Amino acid sequence: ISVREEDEENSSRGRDDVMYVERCRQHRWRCAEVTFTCSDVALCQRWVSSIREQLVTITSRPKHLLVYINPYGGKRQGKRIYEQKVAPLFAQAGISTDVIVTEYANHARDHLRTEAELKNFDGVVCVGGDGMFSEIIHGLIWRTQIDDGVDTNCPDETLLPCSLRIGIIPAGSTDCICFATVGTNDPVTSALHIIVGDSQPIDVCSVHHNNTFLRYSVSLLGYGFYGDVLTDSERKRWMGPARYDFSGVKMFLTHHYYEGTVSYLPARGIVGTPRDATRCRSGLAAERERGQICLFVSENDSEWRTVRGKFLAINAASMSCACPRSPKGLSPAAHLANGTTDLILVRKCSRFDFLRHLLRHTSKDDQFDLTFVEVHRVRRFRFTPRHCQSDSDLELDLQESSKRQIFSQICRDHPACGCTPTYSSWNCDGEILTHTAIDVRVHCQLIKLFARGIEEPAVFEDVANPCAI
Ligand SMILES: CCCCCCCCCCCCC/C=C/[C@@H](O)[C@H](COP(=O)(O)O)NC(C)=O
Ligand SMILES: Nc1ncnc2c1ncn2[C@@H]1O[C@H](COP(=O)(O)OP(=O)(O)O)[C@@H](O)[C@H]1O
Ligand SMILES: [Ca+2]
Repeated sequence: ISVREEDEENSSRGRDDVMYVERCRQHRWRCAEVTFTCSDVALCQRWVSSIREQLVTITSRPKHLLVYINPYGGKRQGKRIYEQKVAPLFAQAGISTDVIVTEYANHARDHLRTEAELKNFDGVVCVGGDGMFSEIIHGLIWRTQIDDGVDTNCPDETLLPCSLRIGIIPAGSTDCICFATVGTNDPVTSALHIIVGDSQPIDVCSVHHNNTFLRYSVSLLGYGFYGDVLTDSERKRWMGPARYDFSGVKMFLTHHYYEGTVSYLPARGIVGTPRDATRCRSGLAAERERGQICLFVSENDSEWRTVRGKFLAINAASMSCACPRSPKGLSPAAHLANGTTDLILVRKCSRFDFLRHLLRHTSKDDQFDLTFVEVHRVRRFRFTPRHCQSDSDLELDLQESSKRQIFSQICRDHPACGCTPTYSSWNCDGEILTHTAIDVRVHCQLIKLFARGIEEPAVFEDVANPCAI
């Protein structure tokens, strides 16, 4: 991390402290220190300057960072976490920072979009939860495309990757994006990954409705159960992170299902399947795998597949979505940067069966090994909810969905027609989407994080002296 020369008063001995990263249990990193002393002061100074010279040559390390703090997310501790745990480490590593504490929702997004002098920085740091991270990527992606004249309303446009890396200091409620890319939700570990200049590319889904851009997503796009949990929990923000448990139990008991049509383009190439036992892990194998992806040939309409039915949940997991509540995640074998998302369809079933599925998010059992659950690795998908129209009208495709929106509005206004249109909402990385009919496309490795993916336990579990935490 850094080296510091210590003055030993009244002593002819030289002394310097070297700060370094020590791996601890459960993917946590800590800053450790070792002191070198030497009777030859000049030699000691040479050690210091030599270590400094070596540190300077590591060009992947950031020197200037733009930091956004959400003081409102999670337990409202974002500012304290940054000031007490992260800022001192950045200072020690010689990193300069511009810090912005947001004053309202979308402050960070709009600042990145229009004001920030991005050329002055080597990276952006996000202190907050998944919602705050979402603001950062929306600002950065938008800025990158606008600088290049890309039409973001067109779902088929190839988006330009963002050059600035993003670091996440977890200070939200679920912090799934941090957990699934670092392996733990710990501010110090995240700060150290930033300091050593790690880099992890991440796929980003674009979400459109009728050729209009809605949002980007990197973790979960969930309709039905997770959409309803989010909508219900936003009204209970005063509870803090516990609101998700409360709404989770409530929505489980409510047991709403939703009718609709899902169509998808299956992934091709060397991308594995959602049910293989592989995990997205950092290291050589992962590097090799990264080289082989994103080589998909152009889409062929005949490959689209369609599934129609009644669903308790439709989840697209672009990464594992692991978090402390679900340490393996919604799709344990999902990859961070292979240009695909894992589409999980949970059909209408009994409460008991749905509970079995949900509980498998928290256990070792295969959550997809149930008759009412199917999972597909896809590069694109669409969803259209069923509205109160005759069955033949259900064949409508996306182009006609605006017409259907009008029909559904009529039905909502006139419940006497006998139908009970039930819509859920999409949970898009923890933010609620306003449209139900959506067109989702995965953009391979559009952004980069200051992270390295999850390391294999073998790398550090045999460390002789795991630090006490
Ligand atoms: C009735 C028993 C239920 C047990 C199910 C346990 C599974 C929990 C799986 C959590 C899913 C994680 C997906 C992450 C989503 C986040 O982006 C989002 C927002 O995170 P944020 O609050 O902004 O950090 N959080 C939620 C709960 O929707
Ligand atoms: N200063 C602020 N005041 C109010 N809301 C904010 C502020 N800054 C960001 N937000 C919004 O707060 C919401 C929740 O933030 P997030 O970081 O996701 O925390 P949590 O994990 O608790 O949901 C996001 O929608 C984000 O856009
Ligand atoms: Ca949130």
